[in-house]
Amino acid sequence: MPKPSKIGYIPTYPQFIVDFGDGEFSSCLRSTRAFNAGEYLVPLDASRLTRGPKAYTSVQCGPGSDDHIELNSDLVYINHSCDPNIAFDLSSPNPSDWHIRALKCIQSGESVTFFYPSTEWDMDQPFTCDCLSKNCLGRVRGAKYLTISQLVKQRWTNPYILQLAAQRDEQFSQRIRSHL
Ligand SMILES: C[S@@+](CC[C@H](N)C(=O)[O-])C[C@H]1O[C@@H](n2cnc3c(N)ncnc32)[C@H](O)[C@@H]1O
Repeated sequence: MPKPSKIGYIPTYPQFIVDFGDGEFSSCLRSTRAFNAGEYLVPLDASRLTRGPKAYTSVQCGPGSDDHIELNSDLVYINHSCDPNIAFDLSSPNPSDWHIRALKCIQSGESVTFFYPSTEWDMDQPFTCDCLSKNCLGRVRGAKYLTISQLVKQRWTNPYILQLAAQRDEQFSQRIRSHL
């Protein structure tokens, strides 16, 4: 399913609305109600999800190169922030437990954002972040290009991403040791 478009738009979920921008990639998803920190916003309705190749619209759901899903809903309009207000929690081995959770209080009308490297190892379409947060990364390319300390500083990073970062660092250490 392509991204929902402005023409004939019908929201997928009552708790969100797409704010369509004029330019390419300038849209965002806004909350239509307030949420408390820790509250579940929406389950990732496993019946909507489809497996597919890595794309700027896909979300990584595991450590493998084939572990990418399309959301097939308004959720595709969720932008990245280096100081995000939601988490995509795909940590359960059971996809029906995957969900979106508030990381802090969210006001009605606020744009919902997650930290893309919390799900993405090596992104299909890197970009320069415009979140303007104090700790903005600048270029967003995926967790592969971040240190473990940058990842654990976030309120949420999926365990398969931390596992990939740990493996990367271990391989690097082994290479160094082999030269000693
Ligand atoms: C899945 S789309 C998110 C929705 C997108 N804004 C749109 O209008 O289609 C991901 C793309 O949105 C843009 N994007 C998301 N978060 C951004 C951010 N913090 N700064 C700049 N561009 C961002 C990038 O072009 C990125 O590849």
